[in-house]
Amino acid sequence: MKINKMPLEFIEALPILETIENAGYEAYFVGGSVRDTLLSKPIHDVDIATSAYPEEIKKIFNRTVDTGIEHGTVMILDHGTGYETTTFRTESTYTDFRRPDEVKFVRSLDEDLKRRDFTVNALALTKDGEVIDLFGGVQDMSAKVLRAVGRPEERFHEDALRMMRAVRFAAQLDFKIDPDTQKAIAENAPLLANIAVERINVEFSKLMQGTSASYGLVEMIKSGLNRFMPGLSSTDQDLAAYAELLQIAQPADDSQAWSLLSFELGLNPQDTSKFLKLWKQPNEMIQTAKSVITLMNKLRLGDVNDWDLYQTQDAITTALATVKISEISANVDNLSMRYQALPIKHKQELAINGGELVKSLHLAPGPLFGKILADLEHRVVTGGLENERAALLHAAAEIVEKEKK
Ligand SMILES: Nc1ccn([C@@H]2O[C@H](COP(=O)(O)OP(=O)(O)OP(=O)(O)O)[C@@H](O)[C@H]2O)c(=O)n1
Ligand SMILES: [Mg+2]
Repeated sequence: MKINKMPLEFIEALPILETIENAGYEAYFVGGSVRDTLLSKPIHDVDIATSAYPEEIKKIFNRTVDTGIEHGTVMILDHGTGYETTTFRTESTYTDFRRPDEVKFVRSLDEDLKRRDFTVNALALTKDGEVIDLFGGVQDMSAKVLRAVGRPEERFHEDALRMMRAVRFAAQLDFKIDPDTQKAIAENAPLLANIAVERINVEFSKLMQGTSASYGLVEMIKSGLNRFMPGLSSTDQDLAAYAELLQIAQPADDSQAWSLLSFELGLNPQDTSKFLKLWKQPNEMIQTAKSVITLMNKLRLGDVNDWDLYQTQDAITTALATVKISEISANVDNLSMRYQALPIKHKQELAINGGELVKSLHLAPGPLFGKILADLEHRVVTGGLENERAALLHAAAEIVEKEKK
């Protein structure tokens, strides 16, 4: 099979393949970029596989970076782009289910493709656009089947993360998982316990945002993978409810995905924080999710007031987007308009600040300061007071008087 129209990303990288070949070695485009080209999807990183050893690559090209030399990966820098170039390799024994005990470089493309995870990921592309397909990847692609290369259990023993990759790719590509592959995932699910949570996180996040997220999630539950994922070991029912929602719409980013997951698990803001910490989520996302959950839990019980919307602060966009795809039947457009109409969005937008209290009311800084400003903030947001300097100073003076009594 031949590709008639090479994407620009490949055309730009052709000189690299040619240079390696002119030096007497083989070189191919491999991995996700070949798969995505055949699926007419945009490609991100162009990966190259070669028979040249890392030291040989470094002799051929002036500008290289050792990005993963122990795995045989060298990055070739060319016209501002970096190309990960990996020597053909076979991976011998795996005692820890995530890394080969040793990486063996080989000179044969076949050996290299044999140890890749799925047939659609085991395709290689020559500089002339010829597709090398040793395991029926092209056919699986047209049948929309995700199938492990060779014996599935061997692939999953080599790297247990591949089981998560299977449900992730199925969700992203709208593929069905082949029955033998499915069976091997169910049988080997406990191996996921050997995998770092950060790596599982990447796959799970992509799964939740896939066009077929619902299918991927159902497969994940059916095979029992979630039993070996932080905080999800006995949440099948909640996850199934989440999967049902995902049939209709999918989260557009990680914050939405994890906020909605936390909501479906019925977590309060504090438990959301604990849950997301287990998953090593960035602090910023944890703060956002807590605000989202606070608002959603209120909306679940009924309407929210302007103060609730205000308190959501910068998490409001994520919150409203998440509400929209949740089972909460709130009028999101209306909530959004109400938020937009708030007199202020942040404390800093109050027409006076602490300095002003010192200057105009001759107050000494102290605990009363915070109390005054918080009171003014609340009254401005809820519409009881205009955000205007004189009005605020007047109200502040009243509070001071009241405190004196
Ligand atoms: N656990 C893994 C990870 C990767 N690969 C191989 O390495 C290639 C590149 O890996 P990666 O970039 O992680 O995945 P992609 O298939 O490129 O998918 P994505 O579009 O998400 O990058 C894969 O296509 C596959 O051939 C593998 O066999 N086993
Ligand atoms: Mg990739």
